[in-house]
Amino acid sequence: MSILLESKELSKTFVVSNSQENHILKSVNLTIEKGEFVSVMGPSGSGKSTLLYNISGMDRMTSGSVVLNGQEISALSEQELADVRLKKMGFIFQHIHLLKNLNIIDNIVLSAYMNNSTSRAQVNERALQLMKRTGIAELANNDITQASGGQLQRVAICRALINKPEIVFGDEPTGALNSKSASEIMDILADINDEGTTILLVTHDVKVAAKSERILFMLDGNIVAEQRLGKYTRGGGDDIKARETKLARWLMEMGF
Ligand SMILES: Nc1ncnc2c1ncn2[C@@H]1O[C@H](COP(=O)(O)OP(=O)(O)OP(=O)(O)O)[C@@H](O)[C@H]1O
Repeated sequence: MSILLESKELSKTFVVSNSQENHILKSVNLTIEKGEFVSVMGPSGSGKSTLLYNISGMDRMTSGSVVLNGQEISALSEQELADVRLKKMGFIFQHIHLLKNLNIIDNIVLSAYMNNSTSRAQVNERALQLMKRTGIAELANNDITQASGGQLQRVAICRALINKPEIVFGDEPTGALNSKSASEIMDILADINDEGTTILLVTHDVKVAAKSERILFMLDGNIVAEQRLGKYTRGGGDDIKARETKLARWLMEMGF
């Protein structure tokens, strides 16, 4: 295994007013291997989303460094960073940011058209493949208002994967879904990870995190512990209940 993403002494301070600074990330050292599926858990306000936004270059860290596949992204200009995000990263959020004036397939292909490295015909073909994979092919030309929350999250997954990213970041990607849809979305993410895409999620949900390979526990701006469950293999006789129980026990020990 080789390292895909690494933060060193990553810190983030929000200046709230002239007299108040909030130190939210406190020298976070984190290493994600190529092909790993990692979830970040921890109490509300511990800095999980802030970590995700800063390690992915969506927000600017206050100090420290982040290296993606050998490239120091903390040193990039806004334009270079936008290019790295477009070409090398995919994002899935709880509240799906889809464009209401575009239909479903156009939402998926938009960033690939912007990327300009592949012909539109190839992009459209890849979008259709992804939609088939995630079970929404028949919705391609529908308006986004005609899809359920679970279907929209599948659209968001297709959109995140359209540029063949090296890593997909998810902030509570199943947070707005019922448990059946959440479980289906996690199975899709586990399959995508099986095919080689690295995934880093933030989640509160034990059932979600139990399908990841390694779980980090964040407390007060730093990662204080980790639990390795190993790869979750769907259909491979893997006992998901046993994984959930092991994780829940560990979280209880952490006082969560
Ligand atoms: N733009 C900002 N300006 C000031 N403070 C912020 C900003 N963004 C986040 N914070 C603060 O940083 C802290 C950590 O927030 P963050 O969203 O990273 O936590 P979290 O662990 O993801 O929480 P949750 O589980 O509730 O989503 C919170 O106290 C929050 O108020």
